[in-house]
Amino acid sequence: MNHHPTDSSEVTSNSFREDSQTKTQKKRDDYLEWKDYFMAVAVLAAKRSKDPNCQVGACIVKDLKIVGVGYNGMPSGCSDDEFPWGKEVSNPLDEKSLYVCHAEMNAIINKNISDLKDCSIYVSLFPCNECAKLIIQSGIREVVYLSEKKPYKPKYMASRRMFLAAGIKCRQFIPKQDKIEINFTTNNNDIL
Ligand SMILES: Nc1nc(=O)n([C@H]2C[C@H](O)[C@@H](COP(=O)(O)O)O2)cc1CO
Ligand SMILES: [Zn+2]
Repeated sequence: MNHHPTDSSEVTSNSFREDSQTKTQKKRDDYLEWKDYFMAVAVLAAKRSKDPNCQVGACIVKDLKIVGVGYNGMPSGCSDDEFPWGKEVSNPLDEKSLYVCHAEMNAIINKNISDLKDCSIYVSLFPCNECAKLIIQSGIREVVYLSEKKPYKPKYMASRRMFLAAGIKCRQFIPKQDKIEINFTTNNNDIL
Protein backbone atom coordinates (compact mmCIF):
# COMPACT_ATOMS: atom_id res chain seq x y z
CA MET A 1 0.00 0.00 0.00
CA ASN A 2 1.25 3.45 -0.93
CA HIS A 3 1.49 5.46 2.27
CA HIS A 4 1.71 9.19 1.86
CA PRO A 5 3.65 10.87 4.73
CA THR A 6 0.64 12.99 5.63
CA ASP A 7 -1.68 10.02 5.77
CA SER A 8 -3.99 10.72 8.69
CA SER A 9 -3.57 7.29 10.30
CA GLU A 10 0.21 7.82 10.43
CA VAL A 11 -0.15 11.29 11.93
CA THR A 12 -2.49 9.89 14.58
CA SER A 13 -0.24 7.00 15.49
CA ASN A 14 2.87 9.26 15.69
CA SER A 15 1.17 11.80 17.87
CA PHE A 16 -0.17 8.98 20.06
CA ARG A 17 3.36 7.63 20.46
CA GLU A 18 4.73 11.06 21.39
CA ASP A 19 1.85 11.59 23.77
CA SER A 20 2.32 8.36 25.62
CA GLN A 21 6.09 8.96 25.83
CA THR A 22 5.52 12.38 27.35
CA LYS A 23 3.10 10.86 29.85
CA THR A 24 5.62 8.31 31.06
CA GLN A 25 8.34 10.96 31.40
CA LYS A 26 6.58 13.64 33.39
CA LYS A 27 3.91 13.52 36.06
CA ARG A 28 0.79 15.72 35.91
CA ASP A 29 1.32 19.08 37.53
CA ASP A 30 -2.33 20.11 37.84
CA TYR A 31 -3.21 17.44 40.39
CA LEU A 32 -5.19 18.26 43.53
CA GLU A 33 -2.90 18.93 46.40
CA TRP A 34 -3.46 17.28 49.80
CA LYS A 35 -4.90 20.27 51.65
CA ASP A 36 -7.28 21.22 48.86
CA TYR A 37 -8.30 17.57 48.68
CA PHE A 38 -9.10 17.34 52.41
CA MET A 39 -11.06 20.57 52.38
CA ALA A 40 -12.86 19.44 49.21
CA VAL A 41 -13.91 16.25 51.03
CA ALA A 42 -15.36 18.42 53.82
CA VAL A 43 -17.20 20.60 51.29
CA LEU A 44 -18.50 17.55 49.43
CA ALA A 45 -19.74 15.96 52.68
CA ALA A 46 -21.63 19.21 53.43
CA LYS A 47 -23.69 18.57 50.31
CA ARG A 48 -25.31 15.64 52.15
CA SER A 49 -26.79 18.00 54.76
CA LYS A 50 -30.59 18.50 54.82
CA ASP A 51 -30.30 21.81 56.70
CA PRO A 52 -32.08 24.34 54.47
CA ASN A 53 -29.97 27.27 55.72
CA CYS A 54 -26.50 26.04 56.45
CA GLN A 55 -24.61 22.97 55.26
CA VAL A 56 -21.34 22.15 56.98
CA GLY A 57 -18.81 19.38 56.39
CA ALA A 58 -15.79 18.11 58.32
CA CYS A 59 -12.91 15.82 57.42
CA ILE A 60 -10.43 14.48 59.99
CA VAL A 61 -6.93 13.62 58.82
CA LYS A 62 -4.04 11.71 60.35
CA ASP A 63 -0.72 11.33 58.50
CA LEU A 64 -2.37 12.36 55.20
CA LYS A 65 -5.12 9.75 55.59
CA ILE A 66 -8.78 10.52 56.09
CA VAL A 67 -9.99 8.94 59.33
CA GLY A 68 -13.43 10.53 59.73
CA VAL A 69 -15.97 12.54 57.73
CA GLY A 70 -19.24 14.15 58.82
CA TYR A 71 -21.88 16.74 58.02
CA ASN A 72 -24.61 18.40 60.05
CA GLY A 73 -27.74 16.34 60.41
CA MET A 74 -30.33 14.90 62.75
CA PRO A 75 -29.21 12.09 65.09
CA SER A 76 -29.69 8.51 63.89
CA GLY A 77 -33.29 7.40 64.30
CA CYS A 78 -34.54 11.01 64.36
CA SER A 79 -36.06 11.38 60.94
CA ASP A 80 -34.94 14.47 59.06
CA ASP A 81 -38.47 14.62 57.64
CA GLU A 82 -40.03 14.77 61.11
CA PHE A 83 -37.57 16.76 63.19
CA PRO A 84 -37.68 20.54 62.74
CA TRP A 85 -35.26 22.59 60.64
CA GLY A 86 -36.57 25.95 61.90
CA LYS A 87 -34.77 28.71 63.73
CA GLU A 88 -36.29 31.40 65.97
CA VAL A 89 -39.68 29.71 65.67
CA SER A 90 -42.70 30.28 67.93
CA ASN A 91 -42.53 26.88 69.62
CA PRO A 92 -39.15 26.64 71.38
CA LEU A 93 -39.24 22.86 71.01
CA ASP A 94 -39.12 23.31 67.24
CA GLU A 95 -35.64 24.87 67.20
CA LYS A 96 -33.28 22.79 65.07
CA SER A 97 -30.39 23.64 67.38
CA LEU A 98 -31.91 21.37 70.06
CA TYR A 99 -31.48 18.36 67.78
CA VAL A 100 -28.92 18.80 64.99
CA CYS A 101 -25.55 17.07 65.35
CA HIS A 102 -22.84 19.35 64.02
CA ALA A 103 -20.50 18.21 61.26
CA GLU A 104 -17.51 18.16 63.61
CA MET A 105 -19.35 15.96 66.11
CA ASN A 106 -20.36 13.50 63.39
CA ALA A 107 -16.83 13.35 61.95
CA ILE A 108 -15.41 12.65 65.42
CA ILE A 109 -18.03 9.98 66.17
CA ASN A 110 -17.50 8.40 62.71
CA LYS A 111 -13.74 7.97 63.23
CA ASN A 112 -12.28 4.72 61.95
CA ILE A 113 -9.22 4.68 64.21
CA SER A 114 -9.14 4.22 67.97
CA ASP A 115 -8.19 7.77 68.92
CA LEU A 116 -7.74 11.11 67.19
CA LYS A 117 -4.52 12.12 68.91
CA ASP A 118 -2.53 14.57 66.74
CA CYS A 119 -5.13 14.68 63.95
CA SER A 120 -6.18 17.74 61.95
CA ILE A 121 -9.81 18.59 61.29
CA TYR A 122 -10.77 20.37 58.05
CA VAL A 123 -14.11 22.15 58.44
CA SER A 124 -16.09 24.22 56.00
CA LEU A 125 -17.22 26.53 58.84
CA PHE A 126 -15.45 27.66 62.01
CA PRO A 127 -16.47 25.41 64.97
CA CYS A 128 -18.87 26.52 67.69
CA ASN A 129 -17.92 26.28 71.37
CA GLU A 130 -19.57 22.87 71.82
CA CYS A 131 -17.62 21.40 68.91
CA ALA A 132 -14.46 23.12 70.14
CA LYS A 133 -14.82 21.17 73.39
CA LEU A 134 -15.24 17.90 71.49
CA ILE A 135 -12.28 18.70 69.24
CA ILE A 136 -10.03 19.44 72.20
CA GLN A 137 -11.10 16.40 74.21
CA SER A 138 -10.69 14.06 71.24
CA GLY A 139 -6.97 14.89 70.92
CA ILE A 140 -7.21 16.76 67.60
CA ARG A 141 -4.33 19.27 67.44
CA GLU A 142 -5.17 21.40 64.43
CA VAL A 143 -8.29 23.10 63.06
CA VAL A 144 -8.34 24.24 59.44
CA TYR A 145 -11.49 26.15 58.48
CA LEU A 146 -12.72 27.56 55.20
CA SER A 147 -15.02 30.35 56.39
CA GLU A 148 -16.50 31.76 59.54
CA LYS A 149 -19.77 33.45 60.33
CA LYS A 150 -19.99 36.28 62.86
CA PRO A 151 -16.66 35.73 64.68
CA TYR A 152 -17.71 38.30 67.31
CA LYS A 153 -20.46 35.99 68.62
CA PRO A 154 -19.66 34.67 72.14
CA LYS A 155 -19.78 31.03 71.00
CA TYR A 156 -17.03 31.58 68.43
CA MET A 157 -15.00 33.80 70.76
CA ALA A 158 -15.26 31.01 73.35
CA SER A 159 -14.00 28.49 70.76
CA ARG A 160 -10.97 30.65 70.02
CA ARG A 161 -10.29 31.13 73.70
CA MET A 162 -10.39 27.37 74.32
CA PHE A 163 -8.28 26.54 71.25
CA LEU A 164 -5.67 29.06 72.34
CA ALA A 165 -5.59 27.75 75.92
CA ALA A 166 -5.42 24.13 74.76
CA GLY A 167 -2.64 24.83 72.24
CA ILE A 168 -4.75 23.85 69.22
CA LYS A 169 -3.40 25.35 66.00
CA CYS A 170 -6.22 27.10 64.20
CA ARG A 171 -6.02 28.68 60.77
CA GLN A 172 -8.19 29.80 57.92
CA PHE A 173 -7.65 27.84 54.72
CA ILE A 174 -6.77 29.55 51.46
CA PRO A 175 -7.31 26.99 48.69
CA LYS A 176 -4.82 26.76 45.81
CA GLN A 177 -7.76 26.31 43.43
CA ASP A 178 -11.03 28.26 43.89
CA LYS A 179 -13.03 25.65 42.10
CA ILE A 180 -12.90 21.90 41.61
CA GLU A 181 -15.19 20.35 39.07
CA ILE A 182 -16.56 16.84 39.33
CA ASN A 183 -18.04 15.67 36.10
CA PHE A 184 -19.45 12.16 36.17
CA THR A 185 -19.96 12.16 32.42
CA THR A 186 -16.39 12.98 31.34
CA ASN A 187 -14.44 10.09 29.84
CA ASN A 188 -11.03 9.33 31.20
CA ASN A 189 -8.69 10.02 28.26
CA ASP A 190 -6.15 7.53 29.57
CA ILE A 191 -8.49 4.67 28.80
CA LEU A 192 -8.26 5.42 25.08
N1 LIG B 1 -19.18 24.69 62.71
C1 LIG B 1 -20.48 24.38 62.53
N2 LIG B 1 -20.83 23.11 62.26
C2 LIG B 1 -22.12 22.78 62.01
O1 LIG B 1 -22.43 21.63 61.72
N3 LIG B 1 -23.09 23.76 62.09
C3 LIG B 1 -24.48 23.43 61.74
C4 LIG B 1 -25.52 23.47 62.78
C5 LIG B 1 -26.76 23.87 62.00
O2 LIG B 1 -27.32 22.75 61.34
C6 LIG B 1 -26.22 24.82 60.98
C7 LIG B 1 -26.22 26.28 61.42
O3 LIG B 1 -27.45 26.78 61.12
P1 LIG B 1 -27.82 28.31 61.26
O4 LIG B 1 -27.87 28.54 62.75
O5 LIG B 1 -26.71 29.11 60.61
O6 LIG B 1 -29.15 28.46 60.56
O7 LIG B 1 -24.89 24.38 60.76
C8 LIG B 1 -22.77 25.04 62.37
C9 LIG B 1 -21.48 25.39 62.61
C10 LIG B 1 -21.10 26.78 62.93
O8 LIG B 1 -21.07 26.92 64.30
ZN1 LIG C 1 -20.65 22.99 66.54
